[in-house]
Amino acid sequence: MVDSNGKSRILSIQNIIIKFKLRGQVLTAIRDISLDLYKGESLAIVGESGSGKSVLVKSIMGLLDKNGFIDQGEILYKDYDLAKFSTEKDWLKIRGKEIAMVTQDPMTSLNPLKTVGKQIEECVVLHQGLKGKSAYDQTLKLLTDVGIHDVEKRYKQYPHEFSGGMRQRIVIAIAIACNPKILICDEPTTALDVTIQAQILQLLKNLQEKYGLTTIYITHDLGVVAKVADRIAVMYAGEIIEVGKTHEVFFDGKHPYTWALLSSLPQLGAKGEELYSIKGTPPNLFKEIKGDAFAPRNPFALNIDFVERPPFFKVTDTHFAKTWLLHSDAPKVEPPLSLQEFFEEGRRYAHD
Ligand SMILES: Nc1ncnc2c1ncn2[C@@H]1O[C@H](COP(=O)(O)OP(=O)(O)OP(=O)(O)O)[C@@H](O)[C@H]1O
Repeated sequence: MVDSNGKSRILSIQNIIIKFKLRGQVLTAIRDISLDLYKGESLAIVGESGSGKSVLVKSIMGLLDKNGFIDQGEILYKDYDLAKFSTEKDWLKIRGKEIAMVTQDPMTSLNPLKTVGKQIEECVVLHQGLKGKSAYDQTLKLLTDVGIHDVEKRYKQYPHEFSGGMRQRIVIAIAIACNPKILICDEPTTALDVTIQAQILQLLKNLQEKYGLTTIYITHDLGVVAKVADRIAVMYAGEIIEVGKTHEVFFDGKHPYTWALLSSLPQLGAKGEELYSIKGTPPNLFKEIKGDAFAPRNPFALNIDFVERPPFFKVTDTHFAKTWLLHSDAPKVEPPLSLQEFFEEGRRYAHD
């Protein structure tokens, strides 16, 4: 799949709606999302808790909870429409092998009763078709690739003999051992302390290049995004409300929700000015949402925001935002002052 920019699409999500049945009611968690993922890129999906980040990526891997279902839309990968997959047999063609995931808590992905070496080697045997000494050697290589020393000794150890950061490295080695094309990292460093976080992010970045992976990061931490992502998609209440290259969203964000998220960056807090914080709560997903879901919390909301859902407005060929503020008839609204300075600094930095 090649799009009009000449870039090769590895995955294309089109008009996806995902719902959950809960106590006789229906909740809409994903409200009409379309998103393309390009080969070799690193895309970060950001948004506050409950915005639908996990549900969206779980739908790509066939991991939705039993009460969840794809109501509408397509998820195109190779010759498949993943939205139509209904059996585990279908998903076994994709999960791990084509699309793998690294989650926040490595312990849930590791078997405590098996040595880490055996766990990696099983994937090497299954997915890379290697056996005996070649499988063992490949396992040692993977352990080295994820930054583990003394690999022959470490091969024979159990998950509890590793620290949190080291366990995350093992989980990453298992994911890579399956030779996936897409690696989804769901808050991969949230449970780790700051120094280890930085090391794991750097490792993921190195592995992306070395293995030609396409990666999706899910995070609520914009600091993480800036370090690893080529592009950012911002989610709010089950929708993508802004998407663009990292510097476009970071230093020229257009949606007031993006402004609010950026305002929580520590760099802005350091200025000691009053910040534009997000007041109120996200909408009730059991109810139909009219207009822009962020409108009730948006100090810049226009009348139309309460009535009609904004479409994506084009900012550049790669940057789009769903806010009526970008309509040609909208009044000119500037981002909060502290953000304007931040944007200015960012643009200067980008030009240097
Ligand atoms: N099995 C389920 N049954 C009912 N509702 C669900 C289920 N799983 C998720 N949801 C709802 O879907 C919405 C999106 O949840 P999701 O976990 O994707 O958010 P998130 O952005 O990943 O948040 P977090 O950062 O906290 O993981 C939430 O309102 C959540 O309550």
